[in-house]
Amino acid sequence: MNTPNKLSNAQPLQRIGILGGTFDPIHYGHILPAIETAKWLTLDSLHLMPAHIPPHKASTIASPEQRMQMVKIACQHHPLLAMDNRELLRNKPSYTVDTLQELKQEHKNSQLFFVMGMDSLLNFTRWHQWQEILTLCHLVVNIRPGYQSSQHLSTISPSLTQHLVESITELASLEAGKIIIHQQLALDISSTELRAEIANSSFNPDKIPRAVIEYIQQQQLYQQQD
Ligand SMILES: Nc1ncnc2c1ncn2[C@@H]1O[C@H](COP(=O)(O)OP(=O)(O)OP(=O)(O)O)[C@@H](O)[C@H]1O
Ligand SMILES: O=C(O)c1ccc[n+]([C@@H]2O[C@H](COP(=O)([O-])O)[C@@H](O)[C@H]2O)c1
Repeated sequence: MNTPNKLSNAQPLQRIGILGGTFDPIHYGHILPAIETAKWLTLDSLHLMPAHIPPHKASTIASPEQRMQMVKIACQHHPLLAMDNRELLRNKPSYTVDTLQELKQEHKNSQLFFVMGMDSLLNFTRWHQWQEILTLCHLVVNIRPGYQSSQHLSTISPSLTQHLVESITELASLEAGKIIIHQQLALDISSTELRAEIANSSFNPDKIPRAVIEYIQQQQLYQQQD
């Protein structure tokens, strides 16, 4: 396993964020915290990356193409966000370690920040080569309703707590290896709940960008319960 480099001040760094997800469908619980995170960390860009075959999910309702289109539409009016379809182009499970290695090859002089919700952090030590992931990027964890209490923080694996830092200045001098909790707006929105709400017509349109709703309607997605 590699050890993350200490950064020298002389290096002009590209600061790249990645928010991977199933995005079935994408919603404001992804988009608004992503924009806040990009601003907070002064990222140059934040890649929204639909997973082709999410490693820990059995299947998806929308196709990879439909999930990609929804992400593309959602990025349209946000200059910091960009749809990145590299995982969709790999016909195998979307292991984050492979993606980060590829990004590092492409952007040699970069600092990578993998963004996730607190629910993802709680499972992180089950991810493929999770220790290697921490040599490639910092993790930025957004709080989520139901996952923000100290009770949940205390369930984080002890092997992860040693990576936790409290302020972004502690990330600045290291290429990778730290985990920071981003205490920001916590939006109670999830794709699973949205699919159920669309299927039984109890859906609140404020939770998804209008253009994505139009795409869902046009494609007749999520008309039936999963
Ligand atoms: N409301 C939210 N606030 C903060 N992070 C979120 C929120 N919703 C999703 N995320 C994070 O975005 C990433 C991708 O999420 P995903 O596409 O699986 O959506 P989801 O809403 O969590 O779906 P599901 O309901 O199936 O769990 C994950 O790291 C997840 O933790
Ligand atoms: O690499 C892994 O083992 C791994 C395991 C679970 C999730 N991930 C990634 O985490 C992101 C969010 O996943 P999900 O299932 O919550 O949509 C997405 O980019 C997945 O590819 C990655």
